[in-house]
Amino acid sequence: MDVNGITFSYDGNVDRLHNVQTTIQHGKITTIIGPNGCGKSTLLNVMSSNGKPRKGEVILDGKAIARYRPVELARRLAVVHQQNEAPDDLTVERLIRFGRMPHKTMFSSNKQEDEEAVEWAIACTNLEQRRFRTLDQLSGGERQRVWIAMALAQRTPILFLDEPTTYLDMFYQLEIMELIQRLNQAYGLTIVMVLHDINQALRYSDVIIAMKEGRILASGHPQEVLTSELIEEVYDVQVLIRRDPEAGLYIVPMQAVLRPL
Ligand SMILES: Nc1ncnc2c1ncn2[C@@H]1O[C@H](COP(=O)(O)OP(=O)(O)OP(=O)(O)O)[C@@H](O)[C@H]1O
Repeated sequence: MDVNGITFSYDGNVDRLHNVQTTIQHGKITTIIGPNGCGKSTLLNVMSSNGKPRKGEVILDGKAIARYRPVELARRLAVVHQQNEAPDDLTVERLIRFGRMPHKTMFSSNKQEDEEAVEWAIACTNLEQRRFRTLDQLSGGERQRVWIAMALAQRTPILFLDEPTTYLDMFYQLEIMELIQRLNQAYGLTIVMVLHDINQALRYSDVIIAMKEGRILASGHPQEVLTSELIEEVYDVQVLIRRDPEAGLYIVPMQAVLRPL
C-alpha cells in the first residue's frame, strides 16, 4: 500500500495530515506512534478509505482505494477501531459472523467458507469457551479479542488495529500483542497498528512510523528510528534507551520537557 502525499482536513479549514508519504510493506507489522491528537487515527482512517483526502491518494494493489467498491475493499482490509459498539446481548459467535458480510452477495454466499472463516477466527483468538456468551459477560481483554476475531473472519490480507491494547492490563496486553505477532508470522497478515506503548512498538514491529502534528517525522526499523533525540522531539519526553540481554532494547521515560507557563 502506498500513501502518496496525503493532506486531509475534517472541516476544510484546518489540515490534520500534511503531505503524508509512506509505503506499508506487505507481510510486515507497521506501528504508528506519536502524541495524542497528532493524526494517527486520522491516517489509519484515510488509509482505509474512511475520509477523503484534500490532496494525494492511497494506492492498494495498483488501484486508488477511492476507486474500490466498499465491499471490494472490505475483502482486502479489515479494521479494528479504538472504540467499538455492539448490543450487549449479542453473542460472541453472532458478532464474529458479521465479519463475513463483505463475502455475501444478494444471491449467494458460500456457507462452508463462512463456517471455516468463523471457526478459524474463533480458534485464533482462543474464544471457543466463550462463543455462546454475550458481550456483557466478557472481560475487557476477551471483548477486544472478539473485535479482532470479527475482523479476522473477514479473511483479509491486511489488518488495521487502532490502539488494540488500551485499557487492558499487562496480561491481556501481552496476549493481544502475541496474537498479532502470531497472525503475522503464521498467516502472513500485513498489520498496521497504532500504539502508545513505545516498548511494545519496539518489541513487536518491523517498521515504526513516528508522527507529530500531522506529519511523519521518521519511519523505518524500530531500532534505527527510536533514538532518544527522536522520542524527545515527538513526545517532549526525555528517555533513556537501554539494552537487556534477554529483553533486548527498551526505553525508560525519565522526564517531561515542560514548556514555560
Ligand atoms: N471527526 C473529527 N472532526 C474534526 N476533527 C477531528 C475529528 N477526529 C479527530 N479530529 C482532530 O484531528 C486531529 C488528529 O486526531 P486523531 O484522532 O487522528 O489523533 P490521534 O493521533 O489518533 O490521537 P489519540 O492518540 O489521542 O487517539 C486532532 O486535533 C483531533 O482533534
